[in-house]
Amino acid sequence: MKLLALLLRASRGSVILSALCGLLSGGSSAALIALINRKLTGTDTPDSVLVSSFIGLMLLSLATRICSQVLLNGMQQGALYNMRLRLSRSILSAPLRRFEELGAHRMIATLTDDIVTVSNGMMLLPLIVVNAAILIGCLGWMAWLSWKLFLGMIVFMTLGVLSFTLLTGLATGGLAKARDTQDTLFKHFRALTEGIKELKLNGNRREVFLGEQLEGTAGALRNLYTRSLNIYSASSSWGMFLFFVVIGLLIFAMPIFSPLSLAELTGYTLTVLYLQQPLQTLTEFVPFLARADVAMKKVEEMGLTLETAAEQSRALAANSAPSAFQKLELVDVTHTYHRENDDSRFTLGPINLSLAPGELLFLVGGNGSGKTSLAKLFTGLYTPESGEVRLDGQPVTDETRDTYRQLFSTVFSDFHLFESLLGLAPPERSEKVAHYLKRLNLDQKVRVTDGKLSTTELSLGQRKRLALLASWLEDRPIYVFDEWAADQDPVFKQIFYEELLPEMKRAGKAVLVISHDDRYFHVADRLVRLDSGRLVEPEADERRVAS
Ligand SMILES: Nc1ncnc2c1ncn2[C@@H]1O[C@H](COP(=O)(O)OP(=O)(O)OP(=O)(O)O)[C@@H](O)[C@H]1O
Repeated sequence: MKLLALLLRASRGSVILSALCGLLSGGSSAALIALINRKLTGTDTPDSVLVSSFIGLMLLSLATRICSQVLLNGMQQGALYNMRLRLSRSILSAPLRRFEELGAHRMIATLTDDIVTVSNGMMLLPLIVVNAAILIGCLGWMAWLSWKLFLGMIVFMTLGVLSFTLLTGLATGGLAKARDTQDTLFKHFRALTEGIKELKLNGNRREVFLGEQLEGTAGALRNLYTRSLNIYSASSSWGMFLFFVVIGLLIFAMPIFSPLSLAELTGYTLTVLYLQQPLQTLTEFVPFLARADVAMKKVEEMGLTLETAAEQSRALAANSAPSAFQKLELVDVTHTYHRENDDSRFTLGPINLSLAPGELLFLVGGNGSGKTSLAKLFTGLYTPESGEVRLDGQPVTDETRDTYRQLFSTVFSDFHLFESLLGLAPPERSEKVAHYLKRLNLDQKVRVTDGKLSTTELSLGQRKRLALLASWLEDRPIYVFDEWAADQDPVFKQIFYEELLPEMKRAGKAVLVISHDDRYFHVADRLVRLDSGRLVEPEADERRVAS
């Protein structure tokens, strides 16, 4: 079972110790049953010995049970902690393109739902160990009472377990299918939260979305889970039914074939009755464990997919980010978006382009012409399919790509604003933050305390200004702004193009500006135009304003 394998990988020694404690606990519980049986059926042992043994066994059962559970709790939480961190690291080390292909909804489903399901499954492991130990202990006691009866029990139990496994096997496929359907449901949930305005404003769209898409998927999920859980319930009830069959056979049928002593009969009946609780617990756990196993497979598959594709960059030593460059070149660089079930491919390039310190390079072109994709190649977020990126004449390789990326500070049009200014040293932050907040006209709106922004609940234009502030503070040699000014008011647009960009240029920064603002093309040192993925000559008026 994958859950157990995960725990064993995390800490083999602790698993074994915990299992031993569980076995001792189960064994002492079984011994208690044997002791009760001896007292009930009459024994020569003095009462004082029986009482002290009873107390001793109770305490042993209690201590070993707690010990087993505490050990397993620690391992379980440790394994979950490792799994969460490993998956998050894998996501960060996977190439951006692989991440985009997998889809954020799948990763969120795994990071949240699957990990919780695995966690719930693991919660049951301590109880399983203890209950299994009680079962084993009781079986041992029954074998000691009468090996003939014990053999009969084993045959019967084997048949019971086989029929139970056959039944539950029917449900497992449904669980795996349900888990795949859950990915689609997460996609709809994203659409629901991100598209709430569009859904609220259009009743027809809302009805179709709810009625056909969300309800359809949620309904399919409900049916798959209900069918599987029904099978599990039937299997569990079948197990309980077999249980009473055993008792019936013991009391009514066995005496016909071979007479049983009172000690054997009461011993067996008492033990079988006592076993009802652990057996019921174990069978009721099966669906939770099966779900946890399916979830665990998803987590492992996701981890494997991401790790196989992981970038082979050398770990970046602290403060090893390059602080300067002489020339950056794209040489015959291409990139193609390969999409499943889609023949219409978009190919960018071959692109030949360079950038030098203190240069303002404007990248223009129609929607979908490939500007953002080119910026991703430029910044090392995408790996070129062919051609190469050269930094100061040296090709950027898989090993050096992460270091290369540290040259850049960017504000993409789908930027993310962190609530804290992460990765910046406090003195550097506090000295500059107040100045930049004032410059960006945000000093009345936002305060920064210990690197934490007082709010990010701002207008889109203001949020973009905050993103610019974070980027400014990084003080990297190259800046990339993807339609940064598109959401700014005319006054701030002018400030951006005619004050901030020239200021960056004077500071020796190279800036790649993706823009549709032809009023400000004259600010550029150089302007290049993309058309359907190819660099073309700028039009005459663009050449004029940019010269
Ligand atoms: N994540 C993606 N997966 C598959 N194809 C994509 C993806 N992103 C972009 N494309 C394809 O690449 C083409 C170029 O997209 P890109 O975002 O680079 O254009 P753009 O010039 O920045 O457009 P815009 O001005 O609208 O921002 C698009 O036409 C689209 O077909």
